[in-house]
Amino acid sequence: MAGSSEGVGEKGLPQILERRCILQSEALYQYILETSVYPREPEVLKELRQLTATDHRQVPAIRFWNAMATSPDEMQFLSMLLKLMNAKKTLEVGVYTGYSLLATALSLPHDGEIIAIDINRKNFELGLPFFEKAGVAHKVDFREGRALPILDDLMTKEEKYKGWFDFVFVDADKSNYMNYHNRVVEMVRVGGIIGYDNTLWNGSVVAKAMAERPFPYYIMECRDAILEFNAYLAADPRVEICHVSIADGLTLCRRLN
Ligand SMILES: C[S@@+](CC[C@H](N)C(=O)[O-])C[C@H]1O[C@@H](n2cnc3c(N)ncnc32)[C@H](O)[C@@H]1O
Repeated sequence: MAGSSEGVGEKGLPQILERRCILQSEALYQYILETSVYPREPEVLKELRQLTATDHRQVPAIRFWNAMATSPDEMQFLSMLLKLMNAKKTLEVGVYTGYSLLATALSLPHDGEIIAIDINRKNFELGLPFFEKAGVAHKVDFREGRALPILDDLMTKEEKYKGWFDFVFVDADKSNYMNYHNRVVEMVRVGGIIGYDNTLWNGSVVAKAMAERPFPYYIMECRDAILEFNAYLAADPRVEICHVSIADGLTLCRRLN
């Protein structure tokens, strides 16, 4: 697929797919991963990545695709950010098998709390043994279902969640990013951070004409939503933003008031 590198060639791991922005050369991306990311990646995260790279399509209703998981370099960056912030309470929208969730859980203190939302519990359950092995499963409150109604419930029925989270990570359906933003911006505390993954969307954000768009349909399908979302964030007075060109693009929003 566009924006992925196949066969990173890391010793002891199968050939994998990682998601990176097409603007970054494959050689440079591999250099970063092999030199600075993999040697420091906790063993349990490596194991979860290995599981996710395995083709489990014979299992009904579960399709595995490692490019879905958040990139290891991005999670290395976010893990450091979480520790710098002394984050304790986080929210994640889009769990899959839990690579970003496990990296987050490992970065929070023992009494850290994460509400994690995904439409698919089966994928989360495949990754769950790695949370148990790492002794961090108790931090995760998994909620299965479509994220929008769950967020609405958290905002209304469970009012305590207004301004409650230190950090929110959004990595689910891109066409809803704007809807997610207008909810989670109320749920993160003032000074807290929201991270939106894939905001460079495989580099498609800079493909101007159809002729310059050698992207598969699932990329093109959400390209306009990502463009609209990026422009919206750039003008949103509620947050300070930082668009980081790591992996497939990560936009950090710090709530201002
Ligand atoms: C890119 S994957 C998340 C990857 C994850 N952050 C990781 O590091 O492995 C996107 C996830 O969003 C979930 N998802 C898609 N639409 C959703 C929705 N409307 N509500 C909740 N989850 C959704 C999918 O089931 C999928 O697991």
